[in-house]
Amino acid sequence: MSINEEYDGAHFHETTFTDQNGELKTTKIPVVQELARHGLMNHFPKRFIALPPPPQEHRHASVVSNCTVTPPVIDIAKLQLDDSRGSELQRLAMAAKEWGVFLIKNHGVEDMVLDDVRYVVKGFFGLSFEEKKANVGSYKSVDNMGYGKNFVKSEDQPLDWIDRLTMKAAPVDDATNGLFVWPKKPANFRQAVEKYVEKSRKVLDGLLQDLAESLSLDKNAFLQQFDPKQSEIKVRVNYYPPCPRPDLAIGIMPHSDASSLTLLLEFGTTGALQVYNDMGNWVTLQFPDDNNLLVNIGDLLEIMSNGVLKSPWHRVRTQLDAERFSLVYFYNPPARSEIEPVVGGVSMEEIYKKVVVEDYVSNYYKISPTASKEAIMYARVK
Ligand SMILES: O=C(O)CCC(=O)C(=O)O
Ligand SMILES: [Fe+2]
Repeated sequence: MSINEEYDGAHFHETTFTDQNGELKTTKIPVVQELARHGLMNHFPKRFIALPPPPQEHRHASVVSNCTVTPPVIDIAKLQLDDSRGSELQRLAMAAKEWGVFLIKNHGVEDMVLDDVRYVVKGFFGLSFEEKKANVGSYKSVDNMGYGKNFVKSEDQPLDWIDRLTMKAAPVDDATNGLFVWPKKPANFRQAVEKYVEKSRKVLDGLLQDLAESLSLDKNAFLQQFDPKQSEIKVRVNYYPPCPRPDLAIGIMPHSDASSLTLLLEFGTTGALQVYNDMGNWVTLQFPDDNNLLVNIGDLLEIMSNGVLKSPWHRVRTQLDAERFSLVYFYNPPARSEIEPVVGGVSMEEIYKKVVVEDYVSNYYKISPTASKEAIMYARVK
């Protein structure tokens, strides 16, 4: 079979989308994990061939290098000690403003909590496709929830080399309660992920205060827009099987996150997540320690900070002989709340306007994927 012939796999995810003419369409997406099992070196399915164009504003960037770096590492323990807090806050401000992404260490989420999460996630992806389907339900009417969905908007767009599982972890009293999509196997999946969410949420709340302080704002400028009960947390597990053609396929196409903050735990291997820098280069991020967590600024925090913090444009590359997992956690203010850009500190001119969180997020999902950071224009002051 040549590279242009379609591999006729037997396992598919089904997804429904509204096409450009407003028509509801259903398409079948091959399950990447199953494709990878077939070793597709000589007949790589053409739906996974991605040639992502560079973002609009960097159209003219000529040389795209591929350098690997460790992003800034912020020591949460240092932020808690009087004599080191000041200098660590400065490092935090630099990391958040210039990178939009940084690692945290000494964050207080115990190794055992992280190990349990890794164990249940691997357990879930270790099930057969039939078992996975059988023990995860789906929100039929809610986009991007459940097992296996992607940002699919047409039948001819390049597909990401990924299988994913997305659940809602908060608010817990939400009518759907995440129950239909929390896998029932491994038995303690939900418990392990909820424990991680509970522990790391405290870290994110602290970071929201630290970030505000590091920008010379009132320490609660960001955190006060959240709510202990109604804030939204979406947890997404990404599985990237080894890919026979990393030169042709992409793990996740370029995007920024719609969230306020995103927290990422990666495992399996490192060196796949890439961010787009000011020079027009994709830079690959390496984690020096498995138990470091990565924080990235999302669009909503860019809006809340009135553009002082920037949500990074990022993507995931595929790897030839390594599988990789990430557990990503999107932290947002309550869905129906209106977030307000903070004007003051270093930003005096109004760049963004107030937006309702769920309006922002639904517009983001409606227009994504985009070739450049377009969704945030929704909140720009004209
Ligand atoms: O897997 C990763 O490293 C990144 C995942 C990601 O960007 C996302 O799920 O939005
Ligand atoms: Fe992302």
